[in-house]
Formats: sequence, structure tokens, C-alpha cells
Amino acid sequence: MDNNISWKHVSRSLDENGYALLKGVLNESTCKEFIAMYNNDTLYRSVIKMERYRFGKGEYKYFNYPLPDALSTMREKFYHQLAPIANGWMKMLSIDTEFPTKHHMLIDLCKTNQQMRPTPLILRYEAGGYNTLHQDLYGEVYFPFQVVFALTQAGKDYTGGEFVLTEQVPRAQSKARVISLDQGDALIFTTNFRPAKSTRGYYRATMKHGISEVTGGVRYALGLIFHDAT
Ligand SMILES: O=C(O)CCC(=O)C(=O)O
Ligand SMILES: [Fe+2]
Repeated sequence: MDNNISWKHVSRSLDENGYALLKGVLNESTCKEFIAMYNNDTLYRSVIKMERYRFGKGEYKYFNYPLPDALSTMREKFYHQLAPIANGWMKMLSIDTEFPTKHHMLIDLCKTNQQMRPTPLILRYEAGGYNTLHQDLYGEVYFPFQVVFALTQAGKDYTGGEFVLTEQVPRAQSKARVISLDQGDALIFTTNFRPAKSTRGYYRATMKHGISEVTGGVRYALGLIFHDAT
């Protein structure tokens, strides 16, 4: 993983937009290693066919514990940098939550709420696949940011399949953003809301994410969610 991430840029972009795009975080061989893991079923605790739950069309697999080392390490590193930003948001919104500095301490908090199952996942979509707008909340304990890594290359491995982020403020319809990811890029984004500024201070702008329809080829992505699930 590229360690030259500018966390100042990340913090500013999250504050302004609710997401931050990091170019070229994973190299091509690391992306291929994750894709190769997809068919190793010993690595996963469950396989979800998205149609069955009307989540969209495609398939994803939740990793089991112990996570592959590379994934555990990335989760700890990202968490450590994102926790202070999350705490800043909680303050802005007057929410009485303070996230611990280390990821294993968040996992301990999850355990106290019976959230014990890992949530990192790999997703796979073929032509016609898509992911409906949603939020990845799996219990009362949740970390407000998550990360998605593009494992395949748009325009080469697949077409369509763009990341969509919507933002909804009170008494208005949703605004959508489409974010183009290249293979190896990481997108950090808010799981359920961002602080938006008004004349009376900050309020919560609800955000959801999804994937537009894949029109050809096969698209893979790796999702890194920090809290465990019930
Ligand atoms: O890029 C993808 O397919 C995953 C999008 C998503 O829902 C996530 O990362 O949580
Ligand atoms: Fe998601």
C-alpha cells in the first residue's frame, strides 16, 4: 500500500464533500491478488447474491476472521488516520461519541454490542450488475467512514459500473455525484451522513452510495468497513 497519502487533503475533502479520492493506492499485482482470493471460499463467512435481497444484481463475499494480513493492516492504518477526523465530525454535530485511537478498540466496542462478524468484502458484478443506493450500517456501533478499492479497470475490464454518492438535505431532493475510479484507487466516503454548514451551525446531510449498472465485462471491488456486524 502506498504510504504517501496526504491525510490533510483527505480531511479537507471529507469535510467539504463527504468523500476523498486517493489515486493509485494499490498496485496492479495487489489488485490481482485480491481478485484471485475471490474464488478461495475458505476465506469467507458468507456469500451474498444481491438479487435475493433486492440489493441489486451481483455477488459479494464477506471475509471471515482472521482477515488476510494485507487487509488487516490496511484496516488498522486507515482507521488510525480516520478516527480523529471522525471525532471532529462528532464534535461539529454535537454527537456524544468518541472513537478510540486504535482499531482493535473499536472492535472491542462492537463486541459489547454483540457485533462480532467481520464486514470487509469483495464484490463482483457482470454485465447488467448494479448496487442499489444504501448505507453499510450493521448495528448501533458504527464508524462513519468506509473505503472502497477499485480492483479492475473501467473502460478495459468493464464498462459502466460507476460509483454513485447521493446527498440529501432536509426538505430537498437528493443530489447525486458520480465518482470515476481507476484500478488501484481508493475512495474514502461517509457511511451515513456528513456535517453540512448552515447559518445556525452544522446539520446532518444524509448520504448513500451505490454502483450504476455495469454495461459490459466484469467489475471487482474491495470494500473496507471498520465496524463488525451483528
Ligand atoms: O464498488 C463497489 O462495488 C462497492 C460499493 C459499496 O457498496 C461499498 O464499498 O460499500
Ligand atoms: Fe456499500
